[in-house]
Amino acid sequence: MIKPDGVQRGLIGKIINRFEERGYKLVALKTVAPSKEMAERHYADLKNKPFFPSLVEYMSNGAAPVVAMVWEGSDVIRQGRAMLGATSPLDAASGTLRGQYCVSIGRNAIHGSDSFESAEKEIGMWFPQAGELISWTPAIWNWVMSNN
Ligand SMILES: Nc1ncnc2c1ncn2[C@@H]1O[C@H](COP(=O)(O)OP(=O)(O)OP(=O)(O)O)[C@@H](O)[C@H]1O
Repeated sequence: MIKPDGVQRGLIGKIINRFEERGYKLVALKTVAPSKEMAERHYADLKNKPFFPSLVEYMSNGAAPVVAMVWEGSDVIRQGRAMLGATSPLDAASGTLRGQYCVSIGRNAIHGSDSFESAEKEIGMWFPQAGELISWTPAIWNWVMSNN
C-alpha cells in the first residue's frame, strides 16, 4: 500500500515501477480514502503503541488517499519488504524505496504485508468484493520465470 505521504509526494509511479521492473505481477490496484475504522483495523496490532492515534489520524484524515495493491510472484512478501527497506527510513539501506525516498518513520511512504497470514487478512480487508483480484499472464512471463 502506498500511504498518504507517498501519494502526496507523487511517488505512486516510482513505487509501482520498482515492483514491475523486478518482475512482479500487479493483480489488483485501487485508490481508497480509508475511514478511521479501516485505519484502526489495518493497524490493529499496534493499538497499544503511543503513536497509534496519530498514525490512524494521518491514514484517515482525507488529506490524500492510499493506493492499495496486490502484487504476485515468487517470494513476493519477503522480497517486497526488502524492497521497501527498514520501517525507520534512517535505518533503510540506500537503494530501498524508503532508503531512497524517506527520512521519517511516521512518513515512510509504503506499507507491505509482513507474512502470508497478514497478506491474506489485508487483501480481504482492502479488496473485499469478488473479482477484485485479476488472474492474468503477462506476455513476458516466460522471460521472468523459468519452470526448470
Ligand atoms: N515509533 C514510531 N513513531 C511513529 N510512527 C511509527 C513508529 N513506529 C512505527 N510507526 C508507523 O507505524 C507503521 C507500522 O509499524 P510497524 O512496526 O508495523 O512497521 P512496518 O511493518 O515496517 O510498517 P508497515 O506496517 O507500514 O509496513 C510504520 O510503517 C510507521 O508508519
